[in-house]
Amino acid sequence: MADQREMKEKSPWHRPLIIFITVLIVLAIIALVTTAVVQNRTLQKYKYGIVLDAGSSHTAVYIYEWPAEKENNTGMVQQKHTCDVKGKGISSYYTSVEKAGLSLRDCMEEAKEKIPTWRHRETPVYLGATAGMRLLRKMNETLSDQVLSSVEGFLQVYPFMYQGARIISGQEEGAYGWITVNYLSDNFHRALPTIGALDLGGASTQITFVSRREVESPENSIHFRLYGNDYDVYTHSFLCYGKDQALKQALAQQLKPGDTQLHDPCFHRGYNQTKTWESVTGSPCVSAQGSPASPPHGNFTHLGTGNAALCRSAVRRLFNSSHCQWGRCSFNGVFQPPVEGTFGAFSAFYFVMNFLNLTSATLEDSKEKMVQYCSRPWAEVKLSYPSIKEKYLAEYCFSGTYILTLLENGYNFTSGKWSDINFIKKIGGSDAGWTLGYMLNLTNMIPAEAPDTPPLPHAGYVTIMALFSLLLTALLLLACKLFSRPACTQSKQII
Ligand SMILES: Nc1ncnc2c1ncn2[C@@H]1O[C@H](COP(=O)(O)OP(=O)(O)O)[C@@H](O)[C@H]1O
Ligand SMILES: [Ca+2]
Repeated sequence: MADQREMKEKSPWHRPLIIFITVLIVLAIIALVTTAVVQNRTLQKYKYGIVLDAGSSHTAVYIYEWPAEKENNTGMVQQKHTCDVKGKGISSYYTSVEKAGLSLRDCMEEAKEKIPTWRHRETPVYLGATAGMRLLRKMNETLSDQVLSSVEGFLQVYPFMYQGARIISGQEEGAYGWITVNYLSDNFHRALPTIGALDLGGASTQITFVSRREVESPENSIHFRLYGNDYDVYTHSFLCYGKDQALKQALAQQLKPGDTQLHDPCFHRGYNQTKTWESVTGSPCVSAQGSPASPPHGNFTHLGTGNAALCRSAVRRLFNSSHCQWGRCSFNGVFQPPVEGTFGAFSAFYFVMNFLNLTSATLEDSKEKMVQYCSRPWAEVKLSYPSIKEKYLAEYCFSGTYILTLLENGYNFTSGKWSDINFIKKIGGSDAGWTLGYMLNLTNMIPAEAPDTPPLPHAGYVTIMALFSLLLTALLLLACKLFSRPACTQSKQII
């Protein structure tokens, strides 16, 4: 006993050594945790992508961002910013094509400010043009090529990674919209049932959903393999059935040759506008359907009568159900299986139904509300909504009636299925639309097979490693204290 005390007193280095080792261990642990945290933080740097949606009525620039190291994880890409290009869609510049590119300047300058300069060179830019350009190409391919060259020349000057400007097909537009809404809802990654996509534009409209039934017409069928799951998707895009072109069709159908006045039930009583014949018959959607033998120039007076029932009858005539070579059709002889599952209805479906307060109404209530809304005098409507663009305001009676008819009589959403339609603008901060799906596809950000993911998230992994290091150290110290003392004592005794 006395020997041992003597030994302790005789080895003054014993305590400092333990203190030294303990300090070293603590420093090592701090270094370990700091490295892990710093490593994690640098990985949080974002990457960016730009998609220009060159629609028939206007162009919008979308900027997306995602954490650089999580490129192939689902749900990681988010909308950072959008910019609405001033003026009309690019197809309207066919008379002065050089202005099409220039129109994009303000929004592209904004993109330069929003994206960190050091990322510019690696940021892809895509421009996709939809139905307005499809129609221009139909009328005059040279002009549509010139408009595309104009926007291409303009975008190439920017410091971003230019990836092309093209007219996307109706199938692509439908399919990418479907990918967007399901990606944002995280349905692919979690192998959940998918939601269908309904997109209403100015010049075309798309319906896309997974059907358990066979898709009889090959042009309406797309197959995807995403995250290890197979999806057989039905899609169709109706050119000329966007709400602006549908309105032109409806006007053309009501105009008789030589008419100077049109009494229109789809516009409010008191509405009175002089319009050119050309604004109606100049559209390929009208000429293709056999335009009225009209004076090619000249005007007519568009007068509203505000009658929802008559408006509905006029709109119904736009949907032809007389022929179908398939098991079942939506309209105009286009194959469509019965609608299945829930749907997200976005773009103009949302704008119009949201304005009319019909996003959560039943089909019957919606029809009833349209009767009341269309019967309101134009002067009163204008007074009630002074801040809304007059063109939109004048057309909501027609647009609402058109949407109800398209969904009920066109696609066959019955009263019972009406609640399966969700009118949406955004999902988790990102707009529903084809642009996100387009970028995800072109950058290969949705893999066909589910990537092998580590069982723990990175932060969990770091925490567990740090905790176990601490535990291990504590155990080592304890073991040293318990078992190494006699050995130490013995060795001292030998000396
Ligand atoms: N606030 C709004 N109210 C009503 N309609 C709107 C509103 N904002 C946009 N729209 C309409 O949405 C449609 C968008 O179509 P767009 O994407 O330009 O055409 P497409 O997809 O056929 O190429 C246009 O008809 C436009 O007028
Ligand atoms: Ca669109």
